Amino acid sequence: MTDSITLRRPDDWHLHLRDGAMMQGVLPETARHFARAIIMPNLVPPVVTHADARAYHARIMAALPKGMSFDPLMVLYLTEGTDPEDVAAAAASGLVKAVKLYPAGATTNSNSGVRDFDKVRPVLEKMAEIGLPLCVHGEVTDPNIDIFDREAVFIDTVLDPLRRAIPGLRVVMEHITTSQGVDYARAGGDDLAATITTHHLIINRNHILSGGIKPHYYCLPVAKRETHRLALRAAATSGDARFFLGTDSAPHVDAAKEQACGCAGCFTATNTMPLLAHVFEEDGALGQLEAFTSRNGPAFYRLPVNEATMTLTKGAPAEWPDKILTEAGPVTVFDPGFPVHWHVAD
Ligand SMILES: NC(=O)N[C@@H](CC(=O)O)C(=O)O
Ligand SMILES: [Zn+2]
Ligand SMILES: [Zn+2]
Repeated sequence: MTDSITLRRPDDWHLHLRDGAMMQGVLPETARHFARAIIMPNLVPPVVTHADARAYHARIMAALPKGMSFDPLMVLYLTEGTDPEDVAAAAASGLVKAVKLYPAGATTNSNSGVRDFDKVRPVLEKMAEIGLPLCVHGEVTDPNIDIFDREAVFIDTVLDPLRRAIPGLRVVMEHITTSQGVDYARAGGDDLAATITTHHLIINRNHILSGGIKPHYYCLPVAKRETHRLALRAAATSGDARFFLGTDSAPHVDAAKEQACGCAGCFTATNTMPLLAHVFEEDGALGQLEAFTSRNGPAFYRLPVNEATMTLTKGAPAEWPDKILTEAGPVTVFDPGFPVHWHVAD
């Protein structure tokens, strides 16, 4: 029985750090384990321009506790007013590693997102030219489409036509939750990849809705039925270079989650690595964990693998705080609902 595994230090290719007091509280949770993270730009107001990204990067570095190292990889929020030249300059400077597409209304703070794809065509063409990845929240926003079908419908009606219209555009399908997402990513070339979250490898929709409603399991895209979770597990543990970790750790204070109209987002920054070791071991795939957390992401983003390593060991039941107490309020840490025995060694 394997009870220790050493990997290159992991990165998180989809993370919400927020801003201000919330960021101050949650940043150490990520920086403790992850060398780098793709920082989602859905602040209010969003991170739209090169200058916005520079300012946000400075705020993140200022919030980082002394003695911790962390490299935030900045992302611009695509709006219908985004200037292709500003995007190109932000990429050329090395600060910005991707642009994020939120269909307007699809998720938290997506109101500044895209309604008319013709308006963003010049930006997307520029990105294809310079090889800058587009990270996509892949759900349609049509209220007539069932929420459990919104990812699959997005792939057919938006993503596939978009990729055909802009050949060479490099795309990351963010937080895929369906077998259709897995199949589509697998069918792509080296210009297509997909991130998978920790929680979507662990919960299906029953966990949210059966035996009482669990607001801390509610996120977008919403977890689907068990067959989809199993497809995600197979993809993540396969070693296939197109799949890599994006936790989508998305902190909301408890008061915003535990109410009549609760926010979407699971907070997994604290315990992702122990949870993933558990999941990969369960599937007999511990040997593929490093590909998923530490190798496939840098390869797609054309960045070097981290030099440092992380060791995970198996032992007594792992413990982590139920909540992270930020100055903005308490944030509940994702509870997998089963004991975990993997620990990140100091
Ligand atoms: N995933 C979520 O449920 N929420 C994210 C937004 C997102 O990634 O879609 C958030 O910003 O809270
Ligand atoms: Zn999203
Ligand atoms: Zn997200």
